[in-house]
Amino acid sequence: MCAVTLALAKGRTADRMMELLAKAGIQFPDFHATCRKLVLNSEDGTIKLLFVKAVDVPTYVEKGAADIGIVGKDTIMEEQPNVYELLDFKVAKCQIVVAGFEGKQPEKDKVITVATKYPSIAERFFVEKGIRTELIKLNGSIELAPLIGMSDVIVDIVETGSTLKENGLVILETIADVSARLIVNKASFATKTIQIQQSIKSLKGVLE
Ligand SMILES: Nc1ncnc2c1ncn2[C@@H]1O[C@H](COP(=O)(O)OP(=O)(O)OP(=O)(O)O)[C@@H](O)[C@H]1O
Ligand SMILES: O=P(O)(O)OC[C@H]1O[C@H](OP(=O)(O)OP(=O)(O)O)[C@H](O)[C@@H]1O
Repeated sequence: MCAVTLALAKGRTADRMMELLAKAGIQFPDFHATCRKLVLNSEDGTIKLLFVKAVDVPTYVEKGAADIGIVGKDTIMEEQPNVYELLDFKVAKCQIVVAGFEGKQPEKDKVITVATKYPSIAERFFVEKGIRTELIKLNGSIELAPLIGMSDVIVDIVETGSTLKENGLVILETIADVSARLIVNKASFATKTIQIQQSIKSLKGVLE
């Protein structure tokens, strides 16, 4: 039986998931802490793991380059891929929030500037609230934007809250809870049903 190809988001998601997979008995013999390999095969030959940048996981899965993927809910919400989302691993937990200066809540009567790595999530959130925005797409150090007057608020990830606190910012609103999720290519789900069901069954083992 051919292996199921799994695209795993590098970084925090992979750090948490590799521990979980090992605990569930899904072993990748070539994996080690400083591993730079981008393709790894599971010991039993059922899973071929691809390490890819988080933001690219939805593309790999939607296009069928990977049958399944593991990536944060934030990336799924931002990219909105046409895939099935079938499992919540409940790790790599954080929240997407609107943050800014205490008491400076976004108001309906003026255009607010929003700095974010997540322009699509931010746009949908503020449109629904009837608040007009100017979006500024940044790729990191998002908390800097309000500090230097580049934006009124930010839409970003909060985990421990340390980055906000150390920069004098607070959560103004919570948009969504985030954790690592399993996504599945729709065609693969139909054509490789047995292999994919088997992989999901072993992956479910990490939740128990
Ligand atoms: N404190 C956190 N900050 C950012 N992401 C977090 C945090 N905690 C959990 N996550 C999850 O981890 C994912 C990003 O992990 P990480 O920042 O290691 O990846 P990255 O490849 O460096 O991402 P990027 O290239 O966008 O910075 C997020 O998409 C989110 O689902
Ligand atoms: O609530 P905390 O535990 O402080 O975590 C949240 C911070 O972590 C992430 O940044 P990251 O470390 O990925 O760096 P970046 O700014 O370069 O994206 C995120 O964008 C916040 O800045």
